[in-house]
Amino acid sequence: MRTLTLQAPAKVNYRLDVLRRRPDGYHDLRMIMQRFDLCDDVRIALSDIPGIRVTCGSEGVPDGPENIAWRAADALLSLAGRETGVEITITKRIPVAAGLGGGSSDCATVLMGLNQLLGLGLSDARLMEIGVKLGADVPFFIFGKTALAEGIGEQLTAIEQIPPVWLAIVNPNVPVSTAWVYQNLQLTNRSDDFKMPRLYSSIADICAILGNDLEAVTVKRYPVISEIKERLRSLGAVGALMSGSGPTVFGIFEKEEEARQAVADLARETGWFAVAARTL
Ligand SMILES: C[C@](O)(CO)[C@H](O)COP(=O)(O)OP(=O)(O)OC[C@H]1O[C@@H](n2ccc(N)nc2=O)[C@H](O)[C@@H]1O
Ligand SMILES: Nc1ncnc2c1ncn2[C@@H]1O[C@H](COP(=O)(O)OP(=O)(O)OP(=O)(O)O)[C@@H](O)[C@H]1O
Repeated sequence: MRTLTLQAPAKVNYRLDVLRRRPDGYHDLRMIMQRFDLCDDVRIALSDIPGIRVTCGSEGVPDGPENIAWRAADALLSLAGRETGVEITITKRIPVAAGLGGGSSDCATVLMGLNQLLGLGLSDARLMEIGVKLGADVPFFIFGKTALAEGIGEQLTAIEQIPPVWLAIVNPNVPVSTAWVYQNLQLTNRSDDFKMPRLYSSIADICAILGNDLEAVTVKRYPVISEIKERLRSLGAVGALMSGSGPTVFGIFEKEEEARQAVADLARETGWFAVAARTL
């Protein structure tokens, strides 16, 4: 049995502008997306027994065809016209329905891993085309670099220069539905021609662009998000923002010790999920 075990990282959105609602119900966006080293483990094994089996065993994550990793395997096998058996085992570390792209990253990892295991030779561009049909964040995880993401998130431009930072990742243990957040968004007029910077020389340059149009929607329902931001700042974060559709908040720290101390203090005092992480 041929197997591959890969790490599927999480992401934060340093910036998320919603430009307009599209006729298909999706939204055109302008985002700066950054991966960091909190990862799920994804084990993919080829088997002689036909069918796709996904085992996760994590609360709130389905095991069968509802799992986005199952749909990734199904899409690739159908395209390749193969009936090989595939066993996928996911060890979740990324909080679920959290705004950190965990499911999308698992999905991207299965597309890339199966492409390799089956020797299909599909390009990243082709995998991204398949991926965007499964989830708008999936192409970013195949792209594999800090990116300016436009369209619904699938038009990606590499940000070649950006300093690594320490993050404190804090989740108040409430799941938030991405669809619900977009549905409840009051659109404001955002200029199309604003050019997001492509070069970031310092942490101050990153902090200068922090912003998320979805934050107000999720904060209204979960005011605890504002409390987390305030606490992170008082613990030394130079910037703090909700990621994606939330409710996870990330704080940006200049020093590793400060990030680790902040998460230790918050976890002890609140019972929230809190980890220190390094951007990739
Ligand atoms: C919030 C973000 O995570 C930011 O990176 C993404 O925009 C969401 O990406 P995702 O979870 O991969 O999104 P999908 O699974 O494709 O869609 C979930 C829900 O969000 C809405 N959605 C998503 C992306 C987008 N550009 N516009 C949308 O309106 C869709 O209508 C859908 O109801
Ligand atoms: N492999 C998976 N990992 C996590 N959630 C999954 C997975 N497969 C399906 N799901 C379902 O997807 C939903 C949320 O997925 P996910 O955790 O990726 O959301 P998210 O962190 O808000 O992502 P995003 O930032 O892309 O919106 C949950 O309802 C969950 O049951």
